[in-house]
Amino acid sequence: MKVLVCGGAGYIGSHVVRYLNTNGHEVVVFDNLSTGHREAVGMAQFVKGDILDSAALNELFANCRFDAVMHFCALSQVGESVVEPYRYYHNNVVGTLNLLQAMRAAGVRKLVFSSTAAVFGNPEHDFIDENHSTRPISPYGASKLMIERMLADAAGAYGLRSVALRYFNAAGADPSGEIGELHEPETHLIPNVLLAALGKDVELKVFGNDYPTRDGTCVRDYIHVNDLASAHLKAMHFMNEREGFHVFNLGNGRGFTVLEVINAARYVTGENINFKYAQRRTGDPAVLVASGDKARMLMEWTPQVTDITDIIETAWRWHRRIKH
Ligand SMILES: NC(=O)c1ccc[n+]([C@@H]2O[C@H](COP(=O)([O-])OP(=O)(O)OC[C@H]3O[C@@H](n4cnc5c(N)ncnc54)[C@H](O)[C@@H]3O)[C@@H](O)[C@H]2O)c1
Ligand SMILES: O=c1ccn([C@@H]2O[C@H](COP(=O)(O)OP(=O)(O)O[C@H]3O[C@H](CO)[C@H](O)[C@H](O)[C@H]3O)[C@@H](O)[C@H]2O)c(=O)[nH]1
Repeated sequence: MKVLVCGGAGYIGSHVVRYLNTNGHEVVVFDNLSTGHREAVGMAQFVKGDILDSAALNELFANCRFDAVMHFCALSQVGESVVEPYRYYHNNVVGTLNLLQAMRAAGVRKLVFSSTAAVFGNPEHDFIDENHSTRPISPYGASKLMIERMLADAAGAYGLRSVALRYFNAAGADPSGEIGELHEPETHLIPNVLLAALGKDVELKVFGNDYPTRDGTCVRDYIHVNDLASAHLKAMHFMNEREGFHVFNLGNGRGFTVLEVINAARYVTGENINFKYAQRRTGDPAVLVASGDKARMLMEWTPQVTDITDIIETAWRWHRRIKH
């Protein structure tokens, strides 16, 4: 298949591009490089552009006939979205609407969309399934939920087939060590822990140790980025069989506390990673763990790298390489 990957120069998108190429699909990446990196795209065809630019999108679809689109473009920092909500709604919601309109004009009717566990807000129970209520507590989460609603409406009105994959915490890197997570500034836990292990100028902070969890720190469900990549291909196959709009939660179904992540990183790196406790970070729920039953049953998707040590080991290979 010929697949347009919007946001394919970013962390998750670049791993999906690599996975699609390895599985024999032809890929074109469209990305404005606002947070992504040209080098991460590898040998895939690259077009620099912005989904806010409808003319550029229309030109892209006029030049290439795509079988499907995968859409990773977003601003995605929860805290920043609270301070700059208009910027988030503009980039994420308006940008996606442009993309959907360009797809419709070109007659492209399949989309895989990067959604997030942030659509749930404060969870009502563990093992969050797809029927859990959606009450996002940040503009970032709200922007993703608005897009899900647009996709549901587009299914009814225009026959768009789409799958929203609600990732929990994407983590790890390709085992080759050639691509990985590189954000500036970095806000995510595992890269920050590894930067501290490398002795970079990072003072590792643990945000809150008074949560109602086994050691007082937040519990998250870390899902390996290549397992997310395989889910995207499964979603594409799923859409060949099914009409309409579908959502899937993607996680391991296992939660690790922040301290457990730091201890696993100490084991992997052999470094004594120092940290200090800081205030809770606004908008952080205590526990976020997915129920992956629906994705397992309907897409036959099973994550392969589920141990936190194995996940961190792949990220460590990448971080050690970029240090040099
Ligand atoms: N990283 C996670 O743990 C996580 C969890 C849940 C959901 N998500 C979602 O997954 C997607 C990818 O996340 P990521 O961590 O790889 O982020 P990322 O910032 O590394 O990748 C996003 C990519 O989109 C590009 N982009 C952004 N706005 C654009 C625009 N207007 N036009 C063209 N390109 C644009 C960026 O340059 C970047 O390459 C995002 O939609 C994010 O919301 C990520
Ligand atoms: O330096 C750090 C960074 C993070 N944390 C803690 O580690 C946990 C994980 O934080 P991340 O920033 O790595 O990930 P989030 O759970 O905040 O966010 C991820 O999951 C969200 C869904 O809830 C969104 O989708 C978001 O885009 C995605 O990055 C949180 O308890 C956070 O407070 C620290 O203690 N110190």
